[in-house]
Amino acid sequence: MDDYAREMMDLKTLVTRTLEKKGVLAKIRAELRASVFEAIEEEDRVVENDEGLPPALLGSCNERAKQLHASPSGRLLTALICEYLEWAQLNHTLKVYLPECNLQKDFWKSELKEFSGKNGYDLNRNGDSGPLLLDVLEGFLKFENLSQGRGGGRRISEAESLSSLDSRNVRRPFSSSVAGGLPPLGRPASSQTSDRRAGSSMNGYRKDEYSWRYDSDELPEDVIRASAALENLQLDRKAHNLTTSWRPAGDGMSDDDGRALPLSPEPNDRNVQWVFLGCPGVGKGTYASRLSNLLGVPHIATGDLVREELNSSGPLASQLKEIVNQGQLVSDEIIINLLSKRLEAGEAKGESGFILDGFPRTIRQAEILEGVTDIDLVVNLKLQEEALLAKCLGRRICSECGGNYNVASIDIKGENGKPGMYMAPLLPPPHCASKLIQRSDDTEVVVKERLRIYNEMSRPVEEFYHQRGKLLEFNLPGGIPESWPKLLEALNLEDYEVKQSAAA
Ligand SMILES: Nc1ncnc2c1ncn2[C@@H]1O[C@H](COP(=O)(O)OP(=O)(O)O)[C@@H](O)[C@H]1O
Repeated sequence: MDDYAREMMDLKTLVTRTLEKKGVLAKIRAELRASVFEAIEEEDRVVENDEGLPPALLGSCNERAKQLHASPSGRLLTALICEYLEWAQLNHTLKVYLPECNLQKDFWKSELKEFSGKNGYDLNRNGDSGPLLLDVLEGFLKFENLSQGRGGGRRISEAESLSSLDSRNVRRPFSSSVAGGLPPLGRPASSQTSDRRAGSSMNGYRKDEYSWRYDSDELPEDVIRASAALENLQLDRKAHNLTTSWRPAGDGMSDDDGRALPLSPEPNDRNVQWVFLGCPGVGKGTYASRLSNLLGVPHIATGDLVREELNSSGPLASQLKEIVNQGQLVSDEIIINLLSKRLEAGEAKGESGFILDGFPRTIRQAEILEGVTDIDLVVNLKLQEEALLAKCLGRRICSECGGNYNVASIDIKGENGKPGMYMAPLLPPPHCASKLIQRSDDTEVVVKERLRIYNEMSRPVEEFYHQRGKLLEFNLPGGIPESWPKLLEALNLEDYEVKQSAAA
């Protein structure tokens, strides 16, 4: 090489380095590649139109990427990458990426549109928004932290779970923007808002198509956090070796007559973990509280927890008042937080076992409960529809001792083969009589709405437990005097009561 050639080489190297330092060369290279791809694409289109031949680039995509693009998650992934490239103004890369992936120019826009339409995510971005991929990543990392918390690595404290409740009030709902973290795919944004109360994991949920590697991917983040708190409690219980003592001994199925589910006590095991289901006014509170006295386990009524909270000066009070007075359900995460708090307080006092009344009320709540603990038995109390409204309207509570009474005298005539029913009023003792109050949600309009919501959202919970062989259907034959002995019989507890009273 002569001097001139060497000088030219040095100059070329210098220019290249300078350009590389300034990033100019990389840009030129990208531009060049993009132009080459564009030229081939253009040529492709001509060939395709003129000769009906398959385009040169189409089909060039490697097998691995092709397989991924065949799945909805793979297409969505590619669309998110494109959205990022556009956001980052990496237009040359985008021009190379799309043809190399064997995808049409605007495929990714329609893919995102379809995804947002089907899943309820509003993917509209404002000027300050980052790329969607970043939201997905942030959502994932949040979820990962939570999962680790759930997995036993890190306990989520009550303070944390409650602080999430507060932040929920100020955070933008997912449905209005994905900012703040798109949850892992498969969790519908609609569940973050009103649909959250629908309790159906089927609602807009496309787990089959957009699968993720976690079981609970349909749960909103707040619910996961709250259920993690619940699960922590459960882990503690397990550590204390408090396992089941009463469980259906047979296949657990019962018929509609409330025939006994055989229960077998298992000594040295944990106390009962029962659930009471039933329409508003059916008497869940009455019978659950009697059984709790008999079995020595706490009766935990989520309705009571909600009322305590709404009567407090806490941050949720006014929000809860409004929801309850309209007969609506409180959101899953609030309920689960209240329940976790109550269980934790009970645990600190040495309580074990429970009879839950009013929880779960949605399929989602049932799934969460099922995921964190083993419920032994679910008692579904049933009463003729016309008695329910009258019972709610006649319900009175002593403002001092909290005692529950009923001033209604219910006398339903038997007709068309249906048996009649008489329920005498349950009047308060004299010292409570002047202190009776009525629940603000026990008005005719609100009770009717509560009944409607029960049928819509809580009825499926009956089927949920029926399928798991845990449901005991119990038709109340009348008031407490007729019903209580029959219920004890159905629960195989009649002897237990006798023994308990003898021991007392
Ligand atoms: N598990 C729950 N999920 C959602 N909301 C609940 C739940 N439990 C109680 N609530 C709220 O508290 C209110 C009162 O509950 P509760 O006393 O159990 O009423 P009911 O007599 O209708 O069974 C409900 O109408 C609802 O707003």
